Amino acid sequence: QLKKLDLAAAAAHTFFVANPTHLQMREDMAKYRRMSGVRPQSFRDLETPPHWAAYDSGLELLGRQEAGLALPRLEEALQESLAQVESCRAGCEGPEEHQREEEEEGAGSQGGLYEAIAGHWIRVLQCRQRCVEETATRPGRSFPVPDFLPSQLRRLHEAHAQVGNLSQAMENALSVLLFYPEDEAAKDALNQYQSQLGEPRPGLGPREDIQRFVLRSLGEKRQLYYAMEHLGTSFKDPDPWTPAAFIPETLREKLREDQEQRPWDHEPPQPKPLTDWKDVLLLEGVTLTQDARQLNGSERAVLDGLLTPAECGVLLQLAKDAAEAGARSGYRGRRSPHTAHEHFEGLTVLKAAQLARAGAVSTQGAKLLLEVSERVRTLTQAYFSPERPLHLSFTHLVCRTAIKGEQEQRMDLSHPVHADNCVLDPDTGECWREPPAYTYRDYSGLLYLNDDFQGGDLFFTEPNALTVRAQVRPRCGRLVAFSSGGENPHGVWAVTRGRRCALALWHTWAPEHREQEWTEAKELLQEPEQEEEEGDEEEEETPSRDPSPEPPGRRPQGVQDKTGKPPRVREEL
Ligand SMILES: O=C(O)CCC(=O)C(=O)O
Ligand SMILES: [Fe+2]
Repeated sequence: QLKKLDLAAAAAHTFFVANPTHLQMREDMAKYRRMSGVRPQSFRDLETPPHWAAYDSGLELLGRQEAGLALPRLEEALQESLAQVESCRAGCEGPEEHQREEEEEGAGSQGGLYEAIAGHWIRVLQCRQRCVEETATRPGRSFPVPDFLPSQLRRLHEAHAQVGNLSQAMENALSVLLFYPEDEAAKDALNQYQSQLGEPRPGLGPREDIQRFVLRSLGEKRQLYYAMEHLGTSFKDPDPWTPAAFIPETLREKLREDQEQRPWDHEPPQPKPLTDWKDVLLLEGVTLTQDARQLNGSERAVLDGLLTPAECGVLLQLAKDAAEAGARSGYRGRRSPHTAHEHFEGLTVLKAAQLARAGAVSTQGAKLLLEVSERVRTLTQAYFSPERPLHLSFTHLVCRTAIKGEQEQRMDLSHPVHADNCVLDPDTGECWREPPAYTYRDYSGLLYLNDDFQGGDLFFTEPNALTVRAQVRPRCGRLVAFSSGGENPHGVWAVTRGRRCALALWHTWAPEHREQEWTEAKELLQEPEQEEEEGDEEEEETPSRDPSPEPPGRRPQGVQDKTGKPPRVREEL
């Protein structure tokens, strides 16, 4: 009963605690709102483009069955989207960067004036065509919402029909047909609206703004495909609705293949793995302790034997030395972002490599961290994704330490229940794969380093975040691996005595989210140590030589990696 209570309290805070910056922002906003003289209209969101703000609130209202209220927002979203496309297009005609011109093959790269003009025009058209994609991509996202404009029109005609605006419903349905003349759903809806309306209304046609948009876009596509066929230029059509007749026969086959390639999903699948996961485990000297069935779920596993006790010792020492290096520069550990009753120290691979270069931790430890993370990746891929490569997207050595004298009557968790790649809503059991969640995470791994602490077991719950379905006791060399979605809500019981250290690793199928810092750290550790060795003693205590894990604002100036860039601070949790 008590555990359930803990979980309920913790679940309520999951969202905010998992997003500390968000929380900070909210607190600041609340403070400003209370200040005298500040009025609600003083707040303006300068970050979210207006079409997204309108789109999101329109969808939200639709979700609440408020079609009447949603309509003005949906209409605004469409108009703002079109305006956004226009302003993007206007930017396509500016002066060209010289370098770009040289890089581009095909028309314009050689030859005379006509070729140069053609080349320039083609680049303008290519750029204009990309504007829809740009508009359809949320800030911070890598991929556009597919078919952004037609899908807005579909929502519009349905919402208009719901509130009885049949003419407007028809205009919007007819506009969908401009993109997809054969769209059965739109045709059916149109027939239905027509019969409800009674006699035909003369002059009822698709929306003018959409008509203009489609005609212009088709004109551009025609030219771009022509150039592709006859001048050898490239064109990646961003739209799925381009009529087949526009695409020259000779290019169709190739384009169909390209269209199917969603960059996110389609790394070429590896040839059938040569070794079965069982062989990989055997090779690594690892045993499968619990599979998904034994853990009461899907896509979860407990593997043992990934580390020797000596290796655990080296990694624990690494965490300790790194924390002490931080403490020496005036940074004395901080409270966990998840609970006020524990300290929390996190070490990234790059930070470990930098500390090793600075002589604050052992190079052996930093190297082992890299090696072990690769070991986990190999095993996770072999076990869960043998035909599709997994990449590490983030590696974090995390220790949680119980704060003495603050453990009585503790009601909270060391880590509230959450899923790793989506925002869990315990009320509905749904998990929203959208920011602020790290949506590109596909598999999670926790490699434990010790068991000499009290509490701190990992547990999996049902999507309600309350009912515990499985528990795992950490121990040296034990890996818990699982898919990062809503099927695996998990949390950590309070650590009530001692210090619990684990290597948390997240894997992704998306190559563009591969952990860059891993490679940087590897390079840093491979370089022969030169200047770093001189004068270590006298400079050890000066802040400028101690790349310690402070919060960003307190980072000492002058700590740079070998490329001369200041090290980045990663705070993914
Ligand atoms: O340390 C653990 O066992 C779990 C941590 C976790 O779930 C996370 O960092 O997302
Ligand atoms: Fe997690």
